[in-house]
Amino acid sequence: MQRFRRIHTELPGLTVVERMQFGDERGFFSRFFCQEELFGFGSTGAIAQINHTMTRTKGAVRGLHFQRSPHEEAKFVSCLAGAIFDVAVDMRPDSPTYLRWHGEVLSAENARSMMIPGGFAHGFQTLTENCELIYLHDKPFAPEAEGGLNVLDPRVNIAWPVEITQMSERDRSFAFI
Ligand SMILES: Cc1cn([C@H]2C[C@H](O)[C@@H](COP(=O)(O)OP(=O)(O)O[C@H]3O[C@H](C)C(=O)[C@H](O)[C@H]3O)O2)c(=O)[nH]c1=O
Repeated sequence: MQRFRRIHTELPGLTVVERMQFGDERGFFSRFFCQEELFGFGSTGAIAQINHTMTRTKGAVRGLHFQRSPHEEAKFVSCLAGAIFDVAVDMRPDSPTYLRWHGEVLSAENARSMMIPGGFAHGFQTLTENCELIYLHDKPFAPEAEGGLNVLDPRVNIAWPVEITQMSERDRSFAFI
């Protein structure tokens, strides 16, 4: 029985995963994550921490964040309430798609997650109010290794879908490449 549908993207290693829902008159059952089944999808399978964020305002942007080597982390990002435009930027200097970005709508309705390998910066914009995200990280948080990419960096040129209404001062302060 297929529990996940793997959707390749144009960035090597970056995968969208659709979580299949098995419905009945009560609602549905869905496997949220599976080390065995997702290992081949770019996940190391390890879960070092699980984070939960709530973003109340539509148009808010969080990111773009990454952890530097040797703390680069894979993230399995899901939106369980509302809808977001999720973005991953290839930060691997030797990659043929270095600084290219991929955007994907993740929502409670479409049951899609983004499997983001280490070496990518991650951020998102809310498309509705009250968006809740769950992140599975395969490495522990390493604040000393945290890096950031400015969401408006012209070198990356991300097409954010709606007007940006809210950002943290920290995110605003990231230098352009
Ligand atoms: C990432 C992280 C943060 N924190 C602490 C550090 C700060 O005191 C506080 C908020 O962190 P931050 O401002 O980085 O939260 P966001 O701006 O929502 O960033 C997150 O959203 C973007 C889109 C991401 O991809 C990152 O995974 C994550 O950093 O939580 C922790 O204690 N553990 C953690 O793993």
